[in-house]
Amino acid sequence: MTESSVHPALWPAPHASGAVDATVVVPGSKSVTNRALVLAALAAEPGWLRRPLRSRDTLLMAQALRAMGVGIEEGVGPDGSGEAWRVIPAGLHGPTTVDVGNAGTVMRFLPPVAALADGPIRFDGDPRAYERPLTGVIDALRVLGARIDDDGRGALPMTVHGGGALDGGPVAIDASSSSQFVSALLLSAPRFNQGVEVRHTGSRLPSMPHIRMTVDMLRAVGAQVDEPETGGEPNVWRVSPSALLGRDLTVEPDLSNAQPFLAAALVTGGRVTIPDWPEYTTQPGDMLREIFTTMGGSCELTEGGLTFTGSGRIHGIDVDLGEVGELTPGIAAVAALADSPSTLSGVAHLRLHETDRLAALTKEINELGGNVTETADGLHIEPRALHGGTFHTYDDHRMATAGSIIGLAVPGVEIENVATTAKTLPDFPQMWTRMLGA
Ligand SMILES: O=C(O)C1=C[C@@H](OP(=O)(O)O)[C@@H](O)[C@H](O)C1
Ligand SMILES: C=C(OP(=O)(O)O)C(=O)O
Repeated sequence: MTESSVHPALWPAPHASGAVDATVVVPGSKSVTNRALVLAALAAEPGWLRRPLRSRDTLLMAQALRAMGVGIEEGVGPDGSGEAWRVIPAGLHGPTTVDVGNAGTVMRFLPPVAALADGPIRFDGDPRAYERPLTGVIDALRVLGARIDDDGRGALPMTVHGGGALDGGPVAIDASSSSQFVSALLLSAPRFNQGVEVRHTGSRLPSMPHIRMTVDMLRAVGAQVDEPETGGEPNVWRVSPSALLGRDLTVEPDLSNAQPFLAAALVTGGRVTIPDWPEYTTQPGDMLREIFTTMGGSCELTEGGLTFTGSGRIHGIDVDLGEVGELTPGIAAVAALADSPSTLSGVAHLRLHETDRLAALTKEINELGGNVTETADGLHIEPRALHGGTFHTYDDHRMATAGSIIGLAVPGVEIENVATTAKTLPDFPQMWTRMLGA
């Protein structure tokens, strides 16, 4: 969690003068957009992606696929409504370089795609991307027939020497540090000569809803997937080789990006509606309905969306967040304002996310007067009266939104580098201010 040597501007996090009452339209899901781009690029025919998220992570994904030869054009969607990308698959070519930024989805989902390309694809990214785990993907691809040059650490930077095709077949990986290893291998597998059989051998597997999302989206484009949750062997996923369909997909709102706005209702005892909240979804953010209700609110899902209403009280929570790790910073922020202690567990792997999120949350909340302690796999939070100060974000979008949640209740909180929210929600500061002025 290195602090940036330059200190980008401090953003005074708005303090809420009363209960918020707002409707907030949240842009598309990062996880859905980046999976849909990969699947559309590997399809046998063009497809449409409506209401895609346009943020650093998804624009990097689109740019990388374009660099390998895929057509991604701006359009208005087949029925004339809404912004859309038309994705036109093509032969995948190197040589080229992929900038992954600090996007887990780009650094993990694209090496298997690059193995199918014809020519070398170099992968590079932000300094933090060099530290994030990638061995599960690199080692697996080598077993499946790919040639990869890295510096021996099993991390970025590296070059995948695409041979135009990949054998595929059975492979064992330890995905306890990231579910994205499993998703990465499954997403490209229909295009491997023998498909794939991925066997997870580690003790824990985080973020299962994101693996479910991968499986659902593969099936939606015609892939055949056997997996543990529909009667398959535990910890084993099989994808058969097949052509993929080009589809017309509308991307759901990003429910993890809805989190700070729902938290605002909880923290201020107000009410926030998120339109287009899906009735069924694999997004982990859907768990917020339960988690934030336990912490003191109530919610109603109607045709108009999800309305979350705070009760004016915030309660602590004891919860395993292993399935929904990316919600941890926002939950920790709310927990720091609660009327009782919280224990958040099951998230040791967050130490290897955009920053070491457990260390960063502990340090930043404590510097505002809080009492957070790191445990082996999470955080213990004893609420204290907090005071203003600088909230450092360590180039982590979810640190910036977590600090903003605290700022609603604590005057004088300043967020360092709020622009880091551009990773998944470039418009965050404006949306936040609008919500408070509504
Ligand atoms: O596949 C995905 O889209 C994601 C999976 C999760 O990664 P980890 O399993 O590495 O936590 C999640 O935290 C990340 O924000 C998005
Ligand atoms: C962990 C996250 O992102 P990434 O896709 O880079 O892993 C996140 O968005 O919280």
